[in-house]
Amino acid sequence: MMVLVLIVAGLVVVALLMVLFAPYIRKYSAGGTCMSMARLDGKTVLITGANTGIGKETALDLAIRGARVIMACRDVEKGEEAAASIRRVYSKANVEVRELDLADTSSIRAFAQRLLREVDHLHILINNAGVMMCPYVKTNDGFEMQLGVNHLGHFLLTYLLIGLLKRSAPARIVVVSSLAHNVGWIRFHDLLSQGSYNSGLAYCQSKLANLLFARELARRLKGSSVTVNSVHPGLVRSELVRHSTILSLLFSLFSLFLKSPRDGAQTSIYCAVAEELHSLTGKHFSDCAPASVAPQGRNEETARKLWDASSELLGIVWDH
Ligand SMILES: NC(=O)c1ccc[n+]([C@@H]2O[C@H](COP(=O)([O-])OP(=O)(O)OC[C@H]3O[C@@H](n4cnc5c(N)ncnc54)[C@H](O)[C@@H]3O)[C@@H](O)[C@H]2O)c1
Repeated sequence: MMVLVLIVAGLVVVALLMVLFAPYIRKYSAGGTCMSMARLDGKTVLITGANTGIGKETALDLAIRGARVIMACRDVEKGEEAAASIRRVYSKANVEVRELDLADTSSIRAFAQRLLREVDHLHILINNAGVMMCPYVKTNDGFEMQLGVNHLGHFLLTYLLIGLLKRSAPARIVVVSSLAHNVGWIRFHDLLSQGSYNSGLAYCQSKLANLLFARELARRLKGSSVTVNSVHPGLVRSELVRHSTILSLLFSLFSLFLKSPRDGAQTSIYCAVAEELHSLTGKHFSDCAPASVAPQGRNEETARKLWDASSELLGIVWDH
C-alpha cells in the first residue's frame, strides 16, 4: 500500500514539474516546419531506420519531392509495410526497402556492397536509425548496443559510402543526434561500457558521438561539396522510448506536448533539401534553425580522439 502511495505521489510530483516546465518543453517540441519547396527529381536518398517514426516521415516527404528513396531497415517485412503505407499516401513514391542491421558490421558491409553495385549516385544520406536506453546487450561485433548502432554502425556505413557521396557531389549527410548530447560525455576509458553500464548515460554518449562525428567529418570533407550537419528532431512521439518504462509513461502522459513524427522529421528534411544550406557544413540544427551545441560537442580534440577510437574498433582507415 505504502509503495503504491509513493508511486502515485511520485507521478503527481512529475506531473507538476512537467506543467511547470511546459513552456520549456514546448520550446523544444513545437514549431519548425521545413518551408523549402525544393524538388529532388533525379536524386537518390538513403535513410536508415526508415520503417518507423521520424525516418518513415522523412522518407515520405523526400519521396513526394521526387527522390528515389532507399529505406534501409533492420526488418525488411516491416520496411515493406512502411513502403506500402508511403505508396498509399503518394502513389508515385519511388521507395525501395533494403536490409540493414546497424548492430552487425557484416550486414552493414553487405548492404553497402549491394548499394555500390546497384546505385550510381547517392545525393543524400540520412543517418537516422537509433536505439534508446536498452538493457546492456552487445552488437554482433561485441560493441555496447547504443554506441554500436547509433554511432559505430553509422560511422562504418558512412565510411563505406563516402566515395559514392563524393562522386555524386553536391551531396549532403544528415546525422540525427539529440538534445541529449548536452548531458553526454565520451567515456574514453570505457567507451563500450564494459566496466559499468547506465542505459541513459550510454544513450547520451551515443548522441554526443553522433554530433562529434558530424563535426569532424564536416571538417575532413571541407572543399569536397559534401556537407555534414547534425540535427535534434525535438521531443517526438515515437517508439524510441520503448525500453524505458518511465519514459514510456511520461511520453504517453504528456504526449500533447510532443511533436508528431511528421513534425519531428522537419529538421532532417530541412537539412537535406533547403537551398540556403547548400554549402553550410559542420553545424547543428533544431526546429529548422541553427541550434546551440554543448561545450563537449564543440571540443575538436574529443572529436578527433573519438574518430580514431571508432576507426580502431571497426578496423578501418579513412583515406578519403
Ligand atoms: N523521438 C524523440 O523524441 C527523439 C529525440 C531526439 C533524437 N531522436 C533520434 O531520432 C532518431 C529516430 O528516432 P525515432 O524517434 O523515429 O524512433 P523510432 O524507434 O521510431 O525509430 C528508430 C528506427 O531505428 C531503427 N533501428 C534500431 N536499431 C536498428 C538497427 N540495429 N539497425 C537498423 N535500424 C535500427 C528502428 O527499426 C526504427 O526504424 C533516433 O536516432 C533518435 O535517437 C529522437
